[in-house]
Amino acid sequence: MHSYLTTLKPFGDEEETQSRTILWGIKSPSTLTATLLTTDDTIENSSLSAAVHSMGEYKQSLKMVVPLLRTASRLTTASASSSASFLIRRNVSTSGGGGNIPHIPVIRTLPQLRRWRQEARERKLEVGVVPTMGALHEGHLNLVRASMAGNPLTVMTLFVNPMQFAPTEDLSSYPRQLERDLSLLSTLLTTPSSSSSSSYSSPTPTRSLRGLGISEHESFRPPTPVANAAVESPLVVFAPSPEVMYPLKGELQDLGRHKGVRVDVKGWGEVMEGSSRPQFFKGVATVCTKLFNAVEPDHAYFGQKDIQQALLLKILVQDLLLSHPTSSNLHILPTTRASSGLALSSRNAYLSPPELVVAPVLHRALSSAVDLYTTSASPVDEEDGITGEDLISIATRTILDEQQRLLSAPEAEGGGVELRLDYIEVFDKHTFEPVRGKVEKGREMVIAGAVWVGTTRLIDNLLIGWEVN
Ligand SMILES: Nc1ncnc2c1ncn2[C@@H]1O[C@H](COP(=O)(O)OP(=O)(O)OP(=O)(O)O)[C@@H](O)[C@H]1O
Ligand SMILES: CC(C)(CO)[C@@H](O)C(=O)[O-]
Ligand code: BAL
Repeated sequence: MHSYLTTLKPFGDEEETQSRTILWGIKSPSTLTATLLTTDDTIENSSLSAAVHSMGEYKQSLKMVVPLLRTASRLTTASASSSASFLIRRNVSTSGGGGNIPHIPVIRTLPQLRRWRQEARERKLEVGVVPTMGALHEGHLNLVRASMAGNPLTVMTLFVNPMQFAPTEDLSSYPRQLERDLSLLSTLLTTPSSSSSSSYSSPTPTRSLRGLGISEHESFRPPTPVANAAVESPLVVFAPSPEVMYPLKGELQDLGRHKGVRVDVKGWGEVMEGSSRPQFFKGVATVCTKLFNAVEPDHAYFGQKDIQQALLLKILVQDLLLSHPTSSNLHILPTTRASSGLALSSRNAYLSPPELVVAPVLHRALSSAVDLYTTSASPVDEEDGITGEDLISIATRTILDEQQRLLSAPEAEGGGVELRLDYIEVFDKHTFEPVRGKVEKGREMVIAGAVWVGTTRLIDNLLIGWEVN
């Protein structure tokens, strides 16, 4: 199988993309699949497939790319924060029309997962876990890449956890797109420029892909019954139902009525994100403890974008004496951003084009604080040193200035968008205590914030005095 991921920014014109794909030529019956992805998930996935048997048909089939290109150029003109990727796959068939697309085994139940884990253990294969709620983007893929680089086996967990959503929050509208997620993940099983097939081949025969149609390759299989052949795949997905994760069933969102076990990291879980979303870390800590117990990962991978979550989980595994993973095997990977600075996030999909223009302000605000810290890092004397309050103040000013600008901006530049600050805080990496007064040299801190852009709540952070590994 051949898989190509081309990032075009600004998006290339149709001619350029067509000629590039035509150059690959065609030697045997193939299936061409074109998928438009965006770095910040501002549009729904678009994917089309065509079976091709000759060079003529191959060129013809490239026409299907045109509507996707139009969407892409509309999108990139509408929003400076978006860059588009175009994934074109040519699956060469060995038996006339079908393709050997590497696919991701999907594990649904605990017994399946336990069997898979046991086999990994017997084969002495280390396991990395990447917990997510799906609606994947490059930030998630980077976590998977890190796990795959460090472990022969990776489990991406994909579960929209009801317990971390308050009853007033967006549980029902949270994007759920398993087929698209699996399709994206399958690109990680291929070598972009390799002319040979993937190092991993599907353990089950794939169905033929027929004709033009939406993503036939994505919906072509039911979730794989986990033959332990799944251990042959370096990447599997664990996508449990709420009943698997919460076997006592009952109330999961209204915590006043919830019965059963809950994990609560008091103190660390009650400030900043925990103060704005009092239920959030109770749900995260509970579900992650369950996921760690279920997968028993040697290593776990989380994103810096949710820095308080990642640091709190390190504390959780230490305090609960967990061994899989240990605190030092819980890795935090840097935030993946759009070119505008906006942190990639599944919830960016909620943003309208004008809101997408405004959203990068949070990163600009936090950057202004880090710039202030950096430029005043070597004060002539202690009196010149900056304070935690200075950092918060300059970041807050950036948000307030943006609010002012929006009052008279045209719609294309964000006019009409409601921007509201939730909080900006500078806190100690270890204690989560707010940093106030003079900032001591060498102190490891985080400046983090949350804003509402319309009805979407966005978070971001930057590190001061330390880096994630
Ligand atoms: N831009 C990013 N860069 C690096 N890691 C990220 C990024 N976005 C999310 N992650 C990480 O991916 C993991 C799963 O996150 P999740 O599925 O909630 O996605 P999300 O984009 O953060 O969604 P949401 O918009 O709901 O916050 C978490 O560890 C999270 O920190
Ligand atoms: C860690 C997590 C998967 C728990 O549901 C979620 O909070 C997330 O995606 O960041
Ligand atoms: N990325 C954190 C998941 C949440 O906001 O619910």
